[in-house]
Parts: sequence; C-alpha cells; structure tokens
Amino acid sequence: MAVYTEVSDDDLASFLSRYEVGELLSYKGIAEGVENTNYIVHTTTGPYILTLYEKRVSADDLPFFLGLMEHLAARQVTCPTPVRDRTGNHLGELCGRAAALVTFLEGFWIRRPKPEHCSKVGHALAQLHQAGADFKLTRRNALSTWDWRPLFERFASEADSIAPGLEALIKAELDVLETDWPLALPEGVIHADLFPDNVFFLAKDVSGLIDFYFACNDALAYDIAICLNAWCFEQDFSFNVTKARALLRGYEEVRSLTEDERKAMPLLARGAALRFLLTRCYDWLNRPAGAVVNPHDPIDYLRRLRFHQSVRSIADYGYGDGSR
Ligand SMILES: Nc1ncnc2c1ncn2[C@@H]1O[C@H](COP(=O)(O)OP(=O)(O)OP(=O)(O)O)[C@@H](O)[C@H]1O
Ligand SMILES: N[C@@H](CCO)C(=O)O
Repeated sequence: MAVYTEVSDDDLASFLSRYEVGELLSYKGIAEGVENTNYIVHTTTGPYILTLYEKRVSADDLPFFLGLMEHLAARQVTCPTPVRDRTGNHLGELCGRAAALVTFLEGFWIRRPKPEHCSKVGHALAQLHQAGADFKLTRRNALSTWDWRPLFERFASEADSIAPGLEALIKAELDVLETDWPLALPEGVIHADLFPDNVFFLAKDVSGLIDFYFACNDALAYDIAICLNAWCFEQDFSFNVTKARALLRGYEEVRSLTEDERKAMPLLARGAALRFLLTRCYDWLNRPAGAVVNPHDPIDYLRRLRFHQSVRSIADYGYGDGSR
C-alpha cells in the first residue's frame, strides 16, 4: 500500500479507543503498494494493519470485502480478519476516510517466485474459489472488459508519451477483446489481484492471502489468467512455462478446468494483461502530488500482452504437456 493520508497519533488513539485492542504503542505508514493508505499499528495486544480506503475503493463495496475476508478465514483460507469494534462494526471512519483494522498476518511475499511457489499459489487460488462459492454477497467487477474502454479514454491522448504507438495498440486490443470475450464460463468470487505481493509464505507454504479490494464475482478462469501474468514472467519479461505449468497443476489439484475455460485461457490472459496495463498507465499519468507511492511500470504489462497475443492455446502455458 501507500500513504495518501497522514494520520496523527491523537486521531489514531481516539479511533482505536472504540476497539478492544489495548493501548497504542507505535504506528508506521507502509510505503509498499499503490491503492490504499496502510499503517502497521502496534498496541498492547499485538500488531494490526490499519487501512484507510482511497480513490478506487467505494464505501458501498466495503461490506463485501470485509465480509468476504471473514467468510474465507472461517473456511481455512488464511487472510486478514477485520476486527469488530465494541458495537460490532468492522468499518469506521478516520481522517475523513472509511477505515478498518485487520489482523496482522505473519509471513513474507516472495520477490522472485520459483515454480514451487507458483504451484502453491495455484492451489491456494482454487481453494479460495471453492471457499467463496457459498458467500452470499455479490459485487460486480468494476474493472470488467466493458470498463476498460472508458478507463482508456481518460488517458488515450497521452498514451503515446508512455510508449510510441500505445494508443493504437490498446484500441485494437479493445476491439478484439470486446468482440471475442467469453461470456459463459463458470463464475464465482475471484480475488482479481493475486500478485506475489499479496501472497505471504512461511517457509515453503502459503501463510495467507491479502488485499481483497478488487475481489468480485467474475469468471474463475480470469483469476487464473491474472496469476499467469503476475507469477510466470521473469524480470527480463520472458515467459517461464515451467512456472505456468506448476501454477495450472497446483490449481487443478483442487478444481479441474472445464473445456471452455481451457480454450479461453489465451484470451483471458490477454484481457488480464490489458487490465493491468490500463490501470498502470492511468496511475502513471495521474500521480497525486505529495503522496508516498511508487507507481508500477506500465511497460511490464505491454510486454506481457504482446506475449499472450502470440499464444495459440493453453498448451503454450505448459498445460497438459506431460513435462515436470
Ligand atoms: N494483514 C496484513 N498483515 C501483514 N502485513 C500486511 C497486511 N496487510 C497489508 N500488509 C502489508 O502492507 C503491504 C501492502 O498491502 P496491500 O498489498 O494490501 O496494499 P495495496 O495498496 O492494496 O497494494 P497493491 O498494490 O498490491 O494493490 C503488504 O505488502 C504488507 O507488507
Ligand atoms: N497489482 C496491481 C496493483 C493493484 O491494482 C499492479 O501490479 O498493477
């Protein structure tokens, strides 16, 4: 996360007094991430994460996100659990922002994932999909295929300042994806942002998943496509088929892909690459003055998109090829 909103110690102490979490000992802003403001807060009962919800999070969606974390945690998908205040609410207000306190998860995210990490994340993703099946609330994906063009139009005239030819490339890609996007795949609750920095490991095992603030109802296989993008490319942007194979196998240890999902995977992966290219371009061109934030480089996702445009079938992601 980032720090868009500075919180004073008086404001924080008064906010915390509504919870049964003891006395404030210390707190510190977390510069990592780009979406919301986060602080690590130490009290006499332990560490917590305080999140102040910023621009992309709508207050109306917070019951879905916080309820989902509670739902998943109760079904053995380890994730932060929202702390309820003395009146039973898990949502409060701080410095004019909606705010929540969640439990602190032990573990580290893996900066250079290996195939074994990809296998574990595939497995964890399928467990999340299964555990989310009986979650009662629903949320539309606010960054679905049909939201991409309006987002693009907000920065299209500046796109070529990021990379020459980018405006035309994105337009052409939108034309393809809007026409061919698969509409009848199995749907459910998806995480929609399961990047390496949102998966904590302890030793070799997943110790928890964080950052559910893009979670929504959408095609389950689209969530896999997001992970193929986020976990299976090297720093030089080359695609690592061993990692993709491991991720898909890890997923299928829990849930098998349908024929339609397998056929759709290259297109879903293009869509996932475009979705992150679009938000990264927008953020790159609209950095708020004075905020502690390191925007992600859009070009990483342009390279991924180009790779997926060359993919012919899920076999190119190592699926079903019998290799180890
Ligand atoms: N429950 C938690 N327990 C421990 N650390 C956490 C927790 N939640 C967040 N963090 C820390 O805060 C950092 C940023 O959190 P998070 O990824 O949710 O932020 P974000 O702004 O939504 O980022 P992103 O760019 O991934 O969307 C994490 O990398 C982690 O260090
Ligand atoms: N995971 C996203 C940031 C949060 O949307 C990215 O890397 O672009």
